[in-house]
Amino acid sequence: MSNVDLKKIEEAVKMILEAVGEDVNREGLLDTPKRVSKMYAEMFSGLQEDPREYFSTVFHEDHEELVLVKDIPFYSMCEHHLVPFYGKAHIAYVPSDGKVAGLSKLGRCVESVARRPQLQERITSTVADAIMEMLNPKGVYVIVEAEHMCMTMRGLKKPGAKTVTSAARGIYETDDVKRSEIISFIQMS
Ligand SMILES: Nc1nc2c(ncn2[C@@H]2O[C@H](COP(=O)(O)OP(=O)(O)OP(=O)(O)O)[C@@H](O)[C@H]2O)c(=O)[nH]1
Ligand SMILES: [Zn+2]
Repeated sequence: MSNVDLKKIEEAVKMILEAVGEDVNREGLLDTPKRVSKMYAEMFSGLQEDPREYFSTVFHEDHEELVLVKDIPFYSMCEHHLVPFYGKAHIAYVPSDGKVAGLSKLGRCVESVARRPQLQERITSTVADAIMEMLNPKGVYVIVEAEHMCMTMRGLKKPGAKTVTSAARGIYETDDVKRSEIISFIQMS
């Protein structure tokens, strides 16, 4: 959090409240700028991290077949409107050279990428590329499904609309059957 200027966020929040016509001195709002600055520091904490770092420790296991961690919940902030979008990420990869990641690291990578001003497409491809670069697997397939508050509570106002994005690398780029296999595993309860 070292690079986050909490005071600057506080001032900015106060200015926004003033600009929309609020009384920033009324009791309920007195601590709001401080609370929001702490919240933003948390929600954008991924900016202080490199998502690849979670794969710097690997285990050596002779398993060169599918690993799928599905239904990883995440919350992010749309970079156009600074309102949340949230949903689930599913990450599949096929290790090579016996390099497997700790399972929790897949979720940590998603969290680190999500906690910044983002686009859903960029979350999807950044996670896939981090795994490719650090584990050098035979392939990676990342699927993200999310609901965007900027399409729900404002603008288009279409609650329930879901956006699905995917990023396929290595063997998953060309193998339709392998991609379908992942999709059927994701649909299994
Ligand atoms: N590709 C992509 N677009 C996104 C994402 N999150 C929000 N958006 C879109 O970003 C676009 C910004 O469009 P603009 O026309 O610049 O902004 P706007 O006038 O507020 O757009 P509306 O939402 O249509 O009212 C909108 O179409 C949003 O739906 C995302 O993760 N990926
Ligand atoms: Zn948006």
